[in-house]
Amino acid sequence: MDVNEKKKAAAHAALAYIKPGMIVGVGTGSTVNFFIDALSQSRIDVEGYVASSIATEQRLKAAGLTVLDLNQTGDIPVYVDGADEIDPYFRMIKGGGAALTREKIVASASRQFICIVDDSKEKGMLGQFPLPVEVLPFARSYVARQLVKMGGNPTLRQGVTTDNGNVILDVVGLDFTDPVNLEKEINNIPGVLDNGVFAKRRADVLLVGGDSGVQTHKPHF
Ligand SMILES: O=C[C@H](O)[C@H](O)[C@H](O)COP(=O)(O)O
Repeated sequence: MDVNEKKKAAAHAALAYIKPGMIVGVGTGSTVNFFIDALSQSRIDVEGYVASSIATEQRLKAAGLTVLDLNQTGDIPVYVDGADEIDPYFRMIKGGGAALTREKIVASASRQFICIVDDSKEKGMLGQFPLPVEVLPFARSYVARQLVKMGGNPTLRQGVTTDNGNVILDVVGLDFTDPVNLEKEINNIPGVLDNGVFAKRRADVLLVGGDSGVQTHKPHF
């Protein structure tokens, strides 16, 4: 199976968690795009979808699916999204597509987070994928210096403005032995909107597409 077939298989498996009448949170990225395709084919009669990015909102609307405003929905029963890396404790790095802040908001407003990935995303420890940090343009240099003091090596993602009008610093070299604290520490730097460590709001169910089909993992910790 190639990587897209694995993503597609994981995305299709997530349909099992979508029930008629539900409100569904929808993440961002290539794996989620397969999930949107599967949703539009399935025609499950949900109440509507909350999008985690403008790209996802446009894709849902193009598929004829109803998009709801998070400010009108209250808590969401289920959120489906991909990840750039996921560890054995279901903590993730996200934001490869620059959508991390809205993703974290929708994920946090959701009762169940279903993470859909191909098997290349499973890691024993987070930190190989450069950590995306969303930063106000005004604070870019200051935040970069603080990240260097933490042991990181930040690079400005060229040509990218987030849905919130900000920039992304991609950071390598950080210490991921305590992801919960790392997430908090970076978010304490003035000028940081959010960062791509999802350790406080981690996934609840992990669906991994691999050569032998989709494996479902539930928390064992
Ligand atoms: O900002 C993007 C998101 O966090 C994505 O969920 C993540 O980058 C994974 O994307 P993909 O499914 O394309 O690998």
